[in-house]
Amino acid sequence: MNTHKRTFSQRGLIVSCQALEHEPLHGGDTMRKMAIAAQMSGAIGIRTNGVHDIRSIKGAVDVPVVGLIKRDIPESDIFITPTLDEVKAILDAGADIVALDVTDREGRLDIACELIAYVHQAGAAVMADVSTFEEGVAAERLGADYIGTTLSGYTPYSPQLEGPDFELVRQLSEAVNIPVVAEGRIWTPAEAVKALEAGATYVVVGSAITRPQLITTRYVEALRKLIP
Ligand SMILES: CC(=O)N[C@H](C=O)[C@@H](O)[C@H](O)[C@H](O)COP(=O)(O)O
Repeated sequence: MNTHKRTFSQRGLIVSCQALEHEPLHGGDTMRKMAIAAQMSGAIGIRTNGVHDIRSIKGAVDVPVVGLIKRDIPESDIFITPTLDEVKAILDAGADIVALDVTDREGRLDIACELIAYVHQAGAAVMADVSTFEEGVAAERLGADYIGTTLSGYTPYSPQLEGPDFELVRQLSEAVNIPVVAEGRIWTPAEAVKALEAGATYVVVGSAITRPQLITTRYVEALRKLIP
């Protein structure tokens, strides 16, 4: 296990480098190269999914790596690092920070409490992915080190916004004493700036940088307005 866990050196951009199995960039060293490019251009951290990419990216960059494992569990809506098995695998792969679902559903807050304690005893930090203000406050109480707005719009009871949830970033930044990470649907540099202005300490950008199929779709759809 990596015993030299890193923390972010300054405020700034974290690039999420993720390609799931059904995505064209999945596999090989593609995410590793994405992460190298991100670090080269000033990213202060990388967020990535799965043992293969966590390990490979840890070997290629100096900035802290936030690791998660997405796994679908039957009859559950929790998919970001759902159980202790994933936590152990993420730590074993060398992540500095473990991202996990800290939403208030399916008794998750009790489970999250145990997972947070496990990560801490292993010497790593926790990024709590939440969907509402109340969940963010609960995450701080449970001992999380960072709160990410990652899941706003991805639970049925959070606002279903097309763009980033700046209001959640603002509310949490005013209320909690741990860093707030703005994450989810940030597509432009102007939106990233707005997230920092709303109080975020860090901004995660994923799809807008590392999912070419989604970037292409946005261009094609924009052009379609003129080319029916
Ligand atoms: C909801 C969910 O599954 N979010 C995942 C969390 O790790 C990723 O698929 C996102 O790409 C990441 O949150 C960054 O967001 P965006 O790609 O919108 O910049």
